[in-house]
Amino acid sequence: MSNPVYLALDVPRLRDGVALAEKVKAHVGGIKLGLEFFCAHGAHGVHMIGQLGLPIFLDLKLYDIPNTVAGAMHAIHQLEPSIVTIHASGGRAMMEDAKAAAGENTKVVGVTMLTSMDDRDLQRTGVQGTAHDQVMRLAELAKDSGLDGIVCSGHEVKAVHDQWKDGYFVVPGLRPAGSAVGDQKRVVTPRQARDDGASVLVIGRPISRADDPAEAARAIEATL
Ligand SMILES: O=c1ccn([C@@H]2O[C@H](COP(=O)(O)O)[C@@H](O)[C@H]2O)c(=O)[nH]1
Repeated sequence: MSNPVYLALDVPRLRDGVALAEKVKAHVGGIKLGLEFFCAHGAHGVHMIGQLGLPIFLDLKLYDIPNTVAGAMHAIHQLEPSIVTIHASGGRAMMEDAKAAAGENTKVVGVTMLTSMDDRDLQRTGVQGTAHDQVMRLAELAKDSGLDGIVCSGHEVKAVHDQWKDGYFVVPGLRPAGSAVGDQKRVVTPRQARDDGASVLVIGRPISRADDPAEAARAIEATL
């Protein structure tokens, strides 16, 4: 089985990102580039990281009207991402059009509810019910809209996997036992998420902020 860990490369300087990715590349299966990276370094930065030879996950969390999201998906064809995120709460038409516009080797996954939010945060946005309810509801909508899978926390991945056997499940909010949680609220260990059906394990600060990132990535890999 290939390594399911994607390193979240959330660093402001491109040269630091390249150096970090070089250090850990033997112990991860891919690199996740998010808004911080893409806003700062754009397509040039993606090409630079792509030269390491690992799959690239563009975590852009697209959320707009269907025509605009489809246009953005077309625009990133040339970057050949293995995975792209859009927000499942953008609705069925947006998800259908995003999937139709994606490159044939790109998995399109819908962000359900951010792992930095809990039940109380959700209710404050005006949505009734629990995080679990919200993730299950949006997972069903994403599936019906033809997406490849969803992004959810390790708290929900088992239940979603039970309902969507061939889905592709991206799980951030992962912390090895004893490491700082930071702004994440729905957290499990990488091993727990993998055992519960995660396809991709997104891990950032536990690796990038470790004294020895390569050793931190190696130690996580050894638990899987
Ligand atoms: O619900 C979500 C969706 C995306 N993320 C992203 O994953 C990483 C997590 O980084 P850590 O440092 O391991 O907390 C980060 O890039 C987020 O933008 C998420 O955390 N939760």
